[in-house]
Amino acid sequence: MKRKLVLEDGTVFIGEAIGSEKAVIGEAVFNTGMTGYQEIISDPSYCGQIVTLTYPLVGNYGVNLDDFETINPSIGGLVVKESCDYPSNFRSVESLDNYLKNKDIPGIQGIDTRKLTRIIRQQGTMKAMIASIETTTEELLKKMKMTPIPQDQVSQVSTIKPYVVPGRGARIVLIDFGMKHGILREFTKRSCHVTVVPYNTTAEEILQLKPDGVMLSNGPGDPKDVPEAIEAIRELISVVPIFGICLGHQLIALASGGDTLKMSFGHRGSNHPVKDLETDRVWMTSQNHGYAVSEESLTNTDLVVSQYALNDGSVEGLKHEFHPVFSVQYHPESAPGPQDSNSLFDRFLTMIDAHKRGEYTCQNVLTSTKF
Ligand SMILES: NC(=O)CC[C@H](N)C(=O)O
Repeated sequence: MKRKLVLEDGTVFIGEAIGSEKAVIGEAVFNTGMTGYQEIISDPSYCGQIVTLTYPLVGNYGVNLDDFETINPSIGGLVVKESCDYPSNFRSVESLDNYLKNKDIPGIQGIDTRKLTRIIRQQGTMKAMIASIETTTEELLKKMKMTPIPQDQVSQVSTIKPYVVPGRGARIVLIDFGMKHGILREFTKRSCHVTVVPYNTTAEEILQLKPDGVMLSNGPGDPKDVPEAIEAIRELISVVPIFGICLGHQLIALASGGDTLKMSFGHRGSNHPVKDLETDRVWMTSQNHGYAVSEESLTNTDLVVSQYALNDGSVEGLKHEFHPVFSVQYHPESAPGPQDSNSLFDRFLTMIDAHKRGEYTCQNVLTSTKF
């Protein structure tokens, strides 16, 4: 069955249908990873977005039971060059097309994803629609114009109730803004006692759980759309050790008086080089973000930039000057992607330990420079 992808600027791509038959409007973004489509499709940070995978063959190792980042994916739609109908892998339980159909996610294949990516890179991310070929482009453009990008994505993907994953180690409260399960896996691997709480849990409710540390997860949308979380983080910063990933990192900046801005086409892929100024090392990182912390906005805050993206010099890591609080814009849980930065979870637990013993001293020894 033929289907089309229409961009806000009027560009039309005709392709073949995959997945669900429903039409969808969302922000068109691209991910350059060569593998990891299952983790990408199930990453809640993509909530409502139409994701193009630049690698030309997708679905060749099928969909397995282990690699989901959440059980109910919230991605808007999927665009690929070629979707493989006959996957081959010992872990595979179904094809990509089947999975998309079961989860009611529409997709399109057989279009020039390289051309699409070039358009997004040149003009920035924009709205797009995947729809039936029967509907006229004029009609779809009108519909797109009238449909705003929702601002409540975090509440759509966060847990509704708190839940506990017991352990004997450090007590972590994990605020779920659309958490990738990889983050939870990293803490359970380290025997932590994790309480996952909804995005709008207050600082007081969090402190009642007597956390040794608070983890701020990744999540979809604009960080400014979750003011209740910014408020809670502001209250927690001087009280308890905090580690933020992606949306969590942006929220720490906003809670500290800094600012965030929308990037032109963002960073989405599995090989983004980041320089860590503390160790003077370059890490390859897994990324998925459309917003970034503004470096200039940090001047009058207690935050310092600890890491930079080497491709465009944007802020990738922050450290608090006085409190045990730090964050990264990328994904150290690396699902999918390289594991160079996985030790950040250990760094957090070491920080928690020192704080517990009353021995935490600020270690902002940034030995290196930006480039
Ligand atoms: N992965 C994330 O947490 C993404 C954060 C935010 N939604 C952004 O796009 O920048």
